[in-house]
Amino acid sequence: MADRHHVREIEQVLDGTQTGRDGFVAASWRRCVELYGMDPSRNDPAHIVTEAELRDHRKQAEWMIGAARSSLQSLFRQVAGQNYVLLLTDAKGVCVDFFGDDLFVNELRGAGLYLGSNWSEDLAGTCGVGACIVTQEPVTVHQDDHFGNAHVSLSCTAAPIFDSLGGLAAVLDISLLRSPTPKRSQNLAMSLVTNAARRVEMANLMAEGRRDWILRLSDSPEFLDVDPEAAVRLDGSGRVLGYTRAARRLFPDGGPILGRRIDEVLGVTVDDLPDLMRDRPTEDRIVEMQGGGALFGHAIAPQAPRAALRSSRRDGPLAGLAGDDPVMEQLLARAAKLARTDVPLLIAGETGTGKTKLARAIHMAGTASGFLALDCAGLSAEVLREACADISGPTTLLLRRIEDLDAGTAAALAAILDSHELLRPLSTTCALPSDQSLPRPLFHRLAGATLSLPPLRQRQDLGTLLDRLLRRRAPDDMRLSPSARAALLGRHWPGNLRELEQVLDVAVALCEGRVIDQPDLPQPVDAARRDSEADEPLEQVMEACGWNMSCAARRLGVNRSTVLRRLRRAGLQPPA
Ligand SMILES: Nc1ncnc2c1ncn2[C@@H]1O[C@H](COP(=O)(O)OP(=O)(O)OP(=O)(O)O)[C@@H](O)[C@H]1O
Repeated sequence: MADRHHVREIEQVLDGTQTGRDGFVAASWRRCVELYGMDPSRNDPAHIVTEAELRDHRKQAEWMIGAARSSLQSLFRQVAGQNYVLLLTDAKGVCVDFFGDDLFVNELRGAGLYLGSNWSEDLAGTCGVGACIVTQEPVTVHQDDHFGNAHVSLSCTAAPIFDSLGGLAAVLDISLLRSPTPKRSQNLAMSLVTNAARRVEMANLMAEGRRDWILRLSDSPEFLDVDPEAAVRLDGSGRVLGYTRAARRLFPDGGPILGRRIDEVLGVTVDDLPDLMRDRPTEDRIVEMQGGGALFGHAIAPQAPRAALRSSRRDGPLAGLAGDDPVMEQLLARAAKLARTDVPLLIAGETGTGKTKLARAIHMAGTASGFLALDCAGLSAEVLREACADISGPTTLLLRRIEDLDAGTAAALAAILDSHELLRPLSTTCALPSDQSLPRPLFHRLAGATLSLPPLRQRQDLGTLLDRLLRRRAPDDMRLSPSARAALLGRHWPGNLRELEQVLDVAVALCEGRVIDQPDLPQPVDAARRDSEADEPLEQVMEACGWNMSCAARRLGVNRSTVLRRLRRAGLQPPA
């Protein structure tokens, strides 16, 4: 039977009488009667969606269920033995994940504290999940705060979980079938549930943002690295790409947050983020707020794309020669197969593209035990014969720059190859394979297959190579500022990997602190050539880059949006 006092109090509240209820509860009661046409004297049971509907809701919320699971599990462990039930509902109020004591399953199911129950306010009346969805704030709806008579024994505390774009994604609810009378008995539940919701948002932002800067913030240095309060995800120019709910307080004007620059509200630009990384003591990582006050910051640098990790895991000595570049991926896959044969290989490419390095890696991945490397420039027939005199057993003969071989040495080489069956030549050349001046029969003996290395300006893994080469020559904590990195990514690199290595050697030597900035970088050696190449017809550039925007931007020395603008102006489109 309906509780008369409860019904009377609802009537009083609707008449405008203050009965001491929380304002959000009174507002919800009003909506229940005036908006949803509900009757508090009815004893409506919990609303449970069908199996098929539940499957749909769970499917849509799959990512959130995954992100929240470990937080829910640890929260459930914290309240174990106290008869609490945890519900994760989607933004519509349908319970998509559930943790409760198996002993009370039937009772919980009857009370709607189970998978598939729908706690939206228009169906269930005033309740924790429903009020949380409407107010978008953490709430406790305790006992007769509930509108429907069926729920007045429950105590429900719920906190909203927002996605990184600021939209409500889910509600985390902790409920008791029976609770002590005072509402304040649920203050601890409130603190547990809001902290758990914050951690779910954090985990979600971190998982989404591996390729962007993440700035985590805390009021206290002790919690900064382990349990920060708020976080934002930033692009290379310091604009907000995503945020956790608590980061809203950084933007007190209440306007939209996405796309805003972080230096509007904090005394840091994206160039300062390397100073806020974990290698500095937490107490030193102070971030001034533009409106006064300060926080502690923990910046996490963009990580290499997963595909790059995958490619670098390729087995053997060929591993690590490239990052995430499709042309290099294919080339290294071919090289790995050919390495195990005795087919003579010609490795072609501009100067400094890594031909010699690739040839050595192929030798190491092959079966030959002997290795002999010779530079063809100035190589006499006599020196060649002498060097090959002692060869016994399978041997790799690395001939660098075969285009420099003179006619006499070429003839001697042909004779040596005839007499040494176990000699496998690997030759490098900066000339096009079709431009070789070598006698045709010798050329065919040297070029059983050709591997053409792309110039660095056409590679899409320049960022990965930058990081790898920097790590090899500088202490672990030395980094490039975002603007220095952007400047390097925009260079033309006529000297290819050799030039890149030299630029980094200079930068590391000139850099005073731990962050290499633009003034530490040597001027591009070939600026003039780059200017003239900028006149290269746009269509030609796009074709050379396989219509890859980043590659074209690098080649032209402009950013991607400029390439897009020029394409639009020229009316060009990628081939279908
Ligand atoms: N995949 C790579 N990753 C990192 N560094 C590389 C890579 N390939 C080459 N390098 C470095 O670049 C420099 C030039 O490489 P290498 O001598 O193999 O180029 P090359 O094409 O044979 O040059 P050249 O045509 O002038 O003889 C070397 O110092 C080498 O260590």
